[in-house]
Amino acid sequence: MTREILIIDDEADIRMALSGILEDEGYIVREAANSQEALATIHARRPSLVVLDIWLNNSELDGIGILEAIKHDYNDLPVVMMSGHGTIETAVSAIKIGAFDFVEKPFKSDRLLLIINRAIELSELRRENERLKVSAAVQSSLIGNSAPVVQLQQALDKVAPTGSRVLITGPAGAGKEVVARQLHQQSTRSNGAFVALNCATMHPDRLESELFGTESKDEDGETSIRIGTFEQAHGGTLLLDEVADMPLETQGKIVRVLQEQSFTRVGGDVEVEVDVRVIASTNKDLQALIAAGEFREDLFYRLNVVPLVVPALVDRRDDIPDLIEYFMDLSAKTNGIPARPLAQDAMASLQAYEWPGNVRQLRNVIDWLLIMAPGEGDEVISAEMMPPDIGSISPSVSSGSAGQEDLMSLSLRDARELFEKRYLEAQIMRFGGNISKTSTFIGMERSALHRKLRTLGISTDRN
Ligand SMILES: Nc1ncnc2c1ncn2[C@@H]1O[C@H](COP(=O)(O)OP(=O)(O)OP(=O)(O)O)[C@@H](O)[C@H]1O
Repeated sequence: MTREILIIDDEADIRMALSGILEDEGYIVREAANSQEALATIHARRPSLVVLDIWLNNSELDGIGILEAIKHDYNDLPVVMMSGHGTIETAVSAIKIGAFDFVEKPFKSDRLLLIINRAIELSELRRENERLKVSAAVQSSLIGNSAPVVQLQQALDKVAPTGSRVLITGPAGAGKEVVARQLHQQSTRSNGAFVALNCATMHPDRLESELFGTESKDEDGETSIRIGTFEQAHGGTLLLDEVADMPLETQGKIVRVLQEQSFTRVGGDVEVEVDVRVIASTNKDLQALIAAGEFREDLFYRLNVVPLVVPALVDRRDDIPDLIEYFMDLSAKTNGIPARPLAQDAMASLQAYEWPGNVRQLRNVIDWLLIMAPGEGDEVISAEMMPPDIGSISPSVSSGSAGQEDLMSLSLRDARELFEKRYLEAQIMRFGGNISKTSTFIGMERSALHRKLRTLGISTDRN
């Protein structure tokens, strides 16, 4: 990642000398001679560090004033102060306001470089630490070895380092955000931030200020700035989650940002340049929305440079045991209780279930089982303990009274009837008593299922 340093000094000679030293170190250098230029450059460029002279001629604000403005709007931006006539008091007050360090002119370039490198390293470590705290709660590697997941991982490995835009599609809860995070982590931007914005949960009126930030002036004419997700993701990756829910007008603005890599904050007029990899995700059919006039075609083609499809959990049932093990350990650690093993029949029910809410639902069910299933310690969880909407799909095992031995002692007709009874009872329980869902799943007309239930004497009243 290239780092930019802004030198603020009214003496052109000093700026030039310093620029040379810093450029030799591999930094990109920008210069400002007064507070107006300095603050405009900071707003537009978001440098990694500022070197700031305390005494400035022809400047609205002196160095301390600029330092205060920087700490107000960009608290984590490190500032190294310099002065030709430094006094202990000014140095102390600069440090109190939040300057990283203070050097006196004339300075030795080695010492200044040491301070600058240390300041940048420390601020990057701090940011990394914040990011790790945030992402610790979120899984960022794909669990599963099924063919669809292996294929997805291979595509991901190829596209991640390219920096190309990616459109991730797949049903809700299937793991689109996990894929986006992994794209970021496997990219050359992994030291930068990963920022996700859910376009569906955000009120349309607030979406643009969230994306682009805001700029407003108070009564004294002081500008106050709130940066948006594009700026937060500068040098990193921005995930536009549920992008289909973005209003058309905002879509137009995103097209422009993708073209120019710059924008203005809401209420502002400074053009802010950013270097952001944009990834989008949706569970909707964007082509259909384009046909309906609800999604801009030009945005679709800009986002859909590389499409990645995350499969539904039912299309990769083989991964369910691995996911269960992973979520069981995670939930046990989070809740501070021992993980519990699953009996074979419990595993079979979970593997046979339809998972309309995909991996997210599976994760919730494992949390629920660990906390709510009867029994204690590391006692085995059996199929009867499943939540009602999942139920047992293995009636011969779970019902006990209709085990294989029982069936073997019956005539074919009675065995079939007993099996049908247990099977239907278990399926109805699995779908929470919902006859329509049960009939769809077992492939039987609703009216025929009702007749069958009457014949078998099965009550659908769950109370
Ligand atoms: N392959 C996976 N490995 C580990 N955890 C996963 C995997 N896929 C999904 N998860 C977990 O499942 C949950 C849902 O995943 P995620 O938020 O990525 O889904 P999504 O497709 O983005 O959902 P939505 O469309 O609702 O935004 C998260 O808790 C995530 O950690």
